[in-house]
Amino acid sequence: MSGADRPAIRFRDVGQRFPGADGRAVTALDGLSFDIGRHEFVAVLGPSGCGKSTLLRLLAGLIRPTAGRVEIFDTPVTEPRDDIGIVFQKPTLLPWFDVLSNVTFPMRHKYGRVTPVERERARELLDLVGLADFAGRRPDELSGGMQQRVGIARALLLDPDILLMDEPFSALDALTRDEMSFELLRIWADRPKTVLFITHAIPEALLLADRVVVMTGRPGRVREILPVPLPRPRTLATLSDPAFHDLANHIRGRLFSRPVAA
Ligand SMILES: Nc1ncnc2c1ncn2[C@@H]1O[C@H](COP(=O)(O)OP(=O)(O)OP(=O)(O)O)[C@@H](O)[C@H]1O
Repeated sequence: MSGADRPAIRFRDVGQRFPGADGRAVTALDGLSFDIGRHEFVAVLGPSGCGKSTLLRLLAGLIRPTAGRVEIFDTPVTEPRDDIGIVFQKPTLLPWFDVLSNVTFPMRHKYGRVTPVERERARELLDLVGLADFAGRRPDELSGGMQQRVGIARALLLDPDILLMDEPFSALDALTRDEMSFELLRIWADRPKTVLFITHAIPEALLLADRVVVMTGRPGRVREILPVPLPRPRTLATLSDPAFHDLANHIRGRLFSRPVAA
């Protein structure tokens, strides 16, 4: 592999054990290996408790693996990095700041101030996520979907190469969730990023991703890595593509360990 196409993210034989409350260790991840290419969109699907969030925290440098290696551009992850943006399930906006100040918050937090150039950049990002007219509003004046858009703009502020998304749309109603998926695809086409997207939803994973990593139950291991050969740009028509349904059924079969009555 040449330098240009070396993976952006590399998990090699990663294991993660946590001390349990009763003194017995919990193995969250075991022998997990896969790579993510630069500007690739990878979704991770798996049953509850299989270690998806742990995977994301390892990449974010919030914890260190107890076995194996986690690397970004060939460098082991040892601490949080500026070239990673994170979007969580809840947007965690600061209620006393307006929308613009929430987007610039990473700068204020890191450097203690926000320059006019950065403020302008935040305005551009608000425009990108469709909130140009809401810069002066408080978070509680926004719908859930709008708040999550603010979270996405904030994650993009430092122009990270890598975007980590931990079930970012799961708290939204079904319609808003679909709308946000298409929004994310539009933003990703405009600002290509390497994306690791954690979800419980098979259709969401297939609509968004280049590849889907299907995990086993705890301890989390890679059950299968499935390429998603559906053409881009993905549209509403993608959802009714027979190939989309075949892929969804295939993943369902992988996730359900016991047969389900037809
Ligand atoms: N800091 C911790 N200390 C102890 N155990 C932990 C810790 N963090 C995670 N775990 C355990 O590791 C396992 C994996 O947790 P994790 O949150 O990564 O799973 P998940 O796949 O994201 O779950 P969900 O889909 O329900 O959000 C769980 O059994 C969890 O209880």
